[in-house]
Parts: sequence; structure tokens; C-alpha cells
Amino acid sequence: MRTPVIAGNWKMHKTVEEAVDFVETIQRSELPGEVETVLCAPFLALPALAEKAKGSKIGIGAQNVHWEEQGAYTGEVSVPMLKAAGVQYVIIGHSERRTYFAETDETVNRKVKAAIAGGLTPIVCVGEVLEERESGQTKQVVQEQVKKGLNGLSSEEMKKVIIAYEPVWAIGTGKASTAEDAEEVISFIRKTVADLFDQQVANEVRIQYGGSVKPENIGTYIAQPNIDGALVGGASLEPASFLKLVEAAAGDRS
Ligand SMILES: O=C[C@H](O)COP(=O)(O)O
Repeated sequence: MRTPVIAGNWKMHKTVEEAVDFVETIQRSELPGEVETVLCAPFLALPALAEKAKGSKIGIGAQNVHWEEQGAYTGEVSVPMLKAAGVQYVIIGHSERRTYFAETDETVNRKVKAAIAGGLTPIVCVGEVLEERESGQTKQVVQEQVKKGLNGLSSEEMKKVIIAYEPVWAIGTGKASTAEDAEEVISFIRKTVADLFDQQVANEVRIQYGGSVKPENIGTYIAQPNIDGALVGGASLEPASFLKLVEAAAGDRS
């Protein structure tokens, strides 16, 4: 049985103080053990969050990373830097990074390899834009992103990856994919992983849905056999809402 992962992606929100307040608030509640709970925060907040979350059920993630360990890459942060700050996860290839920061499947691939080599769990985002969905290209697009983004990994490495299927048209729009549509694409991604690696890897790899997930609709996704949690933007910004997501993921899974 795959453990579902609820990961909050705060994007460019929260000062260090606000981030720490958030964690202190959710730590007052008992988090269910059967859900992997992750908060992906802006770089500046990561050391303080990692310190606060130490020994708890909360994992801390970054939202980007460079593939080199060090060097002349102004503005970038490396895997060893994140590790030293106590970070365990990193989002790679989010559509906002692909759209606004020229991230490609090739850079995604380099980053995924660096993250795994350095001991971070990558959350690799794939998903189609609206025109691709409307012209029936969804499966082709996600297949290409999975193939190129995860190219060259061993089966053992692939098992460490979390994939997040995020249709770009559903991100921050309030127009979530139906659970049935998300399940169809995610089971296709799982089949793609089986074709590229093997069935055992495909059975083990966690694949989340992301895009306008809220406490009100999380149950519909979690109830699907292939959907292993969610990557959540807007609804992860308030402690009460985030806690509801985590609790719902635990409740609907059992
Ligand atoms: O990484 C999270 C996604 O971009 C989803 O964002 P959203 O939940 O605000 O639609």
C-alpha cells in the first residue's frame, strides 16, 4: 500500500516568522501517521522550518534546486545547501518554473538526478496546458515529460521519486480536474512508468494530483486507486485548511 503524500506548495508566500507560526499552529494538532505531510516553503524559511519540524511528522521541502553542487550560478541554491539546512524534499519542474523561468524537461532531468544523488526526495511536476487538453494531447504531453524528466534513472532511484500530475489549467483557477479525469491521466502515468522501468516500480511510485485541491474536494481524489495524495497551493496557506487536507487524506484512504 502506497502512503499518500499531502504536500503544501507555498510558492512565493510567507516570511520566516509567518512560516514558523504556521508550523507551530499545526503542531498543536495530532497529525495522522498514515499520511506523509510536507511543506514546501521559500528558501529563506527552510532552515527555521526544518529546525521546528525536527522529530515531528512534518517534512520540509524546497520549491527548486540547481543541479550543480556549487559554482558561478548567481541566485541559485544547491542540493548540499538544502541538505545542510535540514530539507528532505524538493519540487522540480513546477509549471510556474517551466513557464516563467524557462525550465525544460532536460533541466528537470538534471535536477532530479542531483536531488536523488544528494538524498532529497524530488516531487516532479508534469501536466498539460489548456490547448493541449482541448486538442486531445494530454497523454502524449505527460508521457513526454515523464520520459525526458526521469530519463536515465535506475529502478531503485525511480522508486524514490514522487510525481505530481498538475494540469496547468487547473492551477490556481478554482477549476479542478474531476477526480475521474485525474485518475485516468494518473493511471496512464503509472503505466508509462511501468513501460519505462518495470511493474514493481510502477506499483510503488507515488503519484499525486495538483490543481485547485481544497478540503471540500480532496476526498474525491484520495478515493481513486491511483492517486496518492495532492500537491496543494492556495489551500495550503492557512493552517486550518492544510490540516483538513491531511486529515481527509488519512480518513478517506483507510
Ligand atoms: O503546486 C501546487 C499547484 O500549483 C496547485 O496550486 P493550487 O492548489 O493553488 O491550484
